[in-house]
Amino acid sequence: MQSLQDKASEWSGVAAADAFAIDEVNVFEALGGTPQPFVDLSTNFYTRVYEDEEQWFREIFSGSRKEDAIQNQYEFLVQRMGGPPLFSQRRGHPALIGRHRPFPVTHQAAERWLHHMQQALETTESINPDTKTKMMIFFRHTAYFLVAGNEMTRQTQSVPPCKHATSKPAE
Ligand code: HEM
Repeated sequence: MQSLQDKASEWSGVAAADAFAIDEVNVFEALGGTPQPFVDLSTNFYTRVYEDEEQWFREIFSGSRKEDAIQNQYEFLVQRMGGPPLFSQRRGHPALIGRHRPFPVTHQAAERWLHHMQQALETTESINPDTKTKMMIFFRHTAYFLVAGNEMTRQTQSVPPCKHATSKPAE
């Protein structure tokens, strides 16, 4: 059976080794060792998401306040890219597939997410071009990893119940 990583690579067009080139240097330190560049990126990203002209995409985020979404994302990015574990200290294990389970993380949603992230990166001056490229490759692979995870959890949900589930409890 194809693993989620394999599906992520096939759908994103990004080999896992290229996605994880992000771990070859400590990005957090390389960007100055403060959360600021990640705050800038997440603010740029979510400002675009919450103002998206595509209502179907905007609505995916309608259950969260923009400020909270920014904080969740920048804390995750700081932690994932070599900084202190801000996300886990406040929210626990990242478990991104589980956390995205309530949302329709489709191929179309991944492309829209990546579109906004690409634009957000382009307008974030506190991140250098080489790091932007590495981040985008990592994001592309991760977005499709989440699509694969979302399909998997939905398949699990749609498995018909076993016949015993419908039988009346013994009296
Ligand atoms: C593929 C398309 C994606 C969609 C549609 C999507 C959607 C969402 C939504 C609706 C939320 C809730 C907002 C909040 O309250 O924080 C969320 C949270 C989050 N997403 Fe995504 N996301 C996608 C991709 C990604 C990717 C690629 C990453 C990481 C690189 C990511 C990381 C996160 C994190 C860290 C949170 C916060 C989780 C929490 O604190 O509970 N997402 N996402």
